[in-house]
Amino acid sequence: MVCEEVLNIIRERRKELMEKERGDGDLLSRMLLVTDKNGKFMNEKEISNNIVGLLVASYETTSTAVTVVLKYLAELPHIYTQVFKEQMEIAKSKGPNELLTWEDIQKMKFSWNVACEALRLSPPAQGAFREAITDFTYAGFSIPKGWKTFWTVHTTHTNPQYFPEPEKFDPSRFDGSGPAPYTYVPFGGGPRMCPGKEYARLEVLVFMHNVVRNFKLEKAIPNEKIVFHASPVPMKASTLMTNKYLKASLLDRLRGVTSHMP
Ligand code: HEM
Repeated sequence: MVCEEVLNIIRERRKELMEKERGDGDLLSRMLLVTDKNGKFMNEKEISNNIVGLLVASYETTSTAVTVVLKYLAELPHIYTQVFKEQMEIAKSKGPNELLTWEDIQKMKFSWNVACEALRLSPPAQGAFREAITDFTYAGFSIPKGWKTFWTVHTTHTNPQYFPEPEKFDPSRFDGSGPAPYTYVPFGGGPRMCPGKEYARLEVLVFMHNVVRNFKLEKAIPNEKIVFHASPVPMKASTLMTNKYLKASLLDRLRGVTSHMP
């Protein structure tokens, strides 16, 4: 159904481009107009696969990221207070309806450390496949050239050699230059590293800014377990329904009433 809908959008856009009703300023238009070195265009199916791939890669990962950030903010009031302080300093420097700027985002250092620590302990993506390009031995196992291997995020993030007391929530791990290369990999690493990382950072920080400025957080289900359905999700709620997870838990700062996420 999604693929069918995407194909309809692609056909519509192709028509608009041919009739010059639209510029080539967005990704879909670029995909329709770009050619390979032999001048061949991508067909509809290839474009549709790319768009669906992008939706899958970007949607639930980011929604999980904001869910786990909120979980830790609700569980750790001392962390919430520091994030609140940082975000209020930024908010106070702005006019009533003035939007956040790129410079404001760069000031959100502690908030991003908190998000990074949340992504360390509850990474939205569990890993990815790589093909061995040479024979090698790892931890006593011989891996022949050509084998597919799966690198895992969570075990990498809880290696005590790089993250002392790995279960402790400690945003200061990301101070200065942060963890050693390839020890912290929520967005992967190397040439296939997540291309949406900076966009995701922006989304998470803008979300944190708007939530902590307006609401205090309380968990609706205090001991709710996190289960892994590809991404970590609160057992009785869903990453796609953050409002349910936080039901009755956002205490409106200004009016002092309990509220729901929009
Ligand atoms: C917190 C949010 C996100 C997390 C944790 C995340 C994580 C990841 C990880 C672990 C990979 C595999 C990287 C590797 O193999 O080394 C990946 C790939 C990818 N991500 Fe993300 N991602 C996030 C958000 C996004 C967003 C917002 C977009 C697009 C706007 C996106 C687009 C992609 C794409 C297209 C790939 C495949 C790249 C390739 O194979 O060359 N991701 N992501």
